[in-house]
Amino acid sequence: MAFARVNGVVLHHEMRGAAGKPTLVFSNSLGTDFRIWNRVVEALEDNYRIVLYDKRGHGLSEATPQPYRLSDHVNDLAALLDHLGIGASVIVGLSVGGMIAQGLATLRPDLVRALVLCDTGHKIGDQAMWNQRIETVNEKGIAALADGIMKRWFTPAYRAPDNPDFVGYVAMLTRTPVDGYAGTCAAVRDADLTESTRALKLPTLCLCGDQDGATPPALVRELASLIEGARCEIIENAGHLPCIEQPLATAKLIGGFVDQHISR
Ligand SMILES: O=C(O)CC1=CCC(=O)O1
Repeated sequence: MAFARVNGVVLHHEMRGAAGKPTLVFSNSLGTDFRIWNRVVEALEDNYRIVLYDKRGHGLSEATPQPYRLSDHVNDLAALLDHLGIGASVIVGLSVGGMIAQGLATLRPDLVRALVLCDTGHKIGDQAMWNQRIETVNEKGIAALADGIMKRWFTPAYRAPDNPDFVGYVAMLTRTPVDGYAGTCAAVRDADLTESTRALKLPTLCLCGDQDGATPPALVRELASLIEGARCEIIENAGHLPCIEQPLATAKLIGGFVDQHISR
């Protein structure tokens, strides 16, 4: 566990795994912190160096006042990697984390060797949907939206009330600072990466849970079609967070992709 003030915000981060091996940097989704990657990282850390961080307004990172821009999150990650002395890495991003990864590849191609874009898009949702969500969160708190969010995040089987992990992830969501959550909703609302992502030329793997209710397989396939040569894989029996519901399948796809494109 470590903290650094970079780009004017304190970010919580952690480095694990094998020094001298290819580096994988993980960027997480709206309403989550970097613990969502725990089981994926356990499967990968013997062979790769791992960087985990909580984006602005999430986990143990500082929650600056809303709203945020996607470029705030992108500049935060660039500054953190510069601070840590991490050069070109494989950036693995989930949902808004995948948008941050796309943005970093455009802004700082020197920091990105390859992309793994999980359950994300070049544009997610529309203005009315995000404005409604921001209003509800600011007026009533995140708990008012939790049921709907959980239906998009997880399959019905995982959402069993006697599944302690499910109860834990509801707590992770609802304990996210309101400024961090609503601020990041605004960042996603205002981001359309279609043209900048179409210009990317680097090895890319897109992944998506077959039951993702937030960024469904059709959107992720469309994202993959923008990037020349990108591969798209659908993970069975997973919603929006395959890293939680299917960590071993997720880790296997990431490890196989990295080994194919990056020499150790
Ligand atoms: O919370 C959701 O509905 C799913 C989501 C959209 C962007 C993100 O990061 O998560």
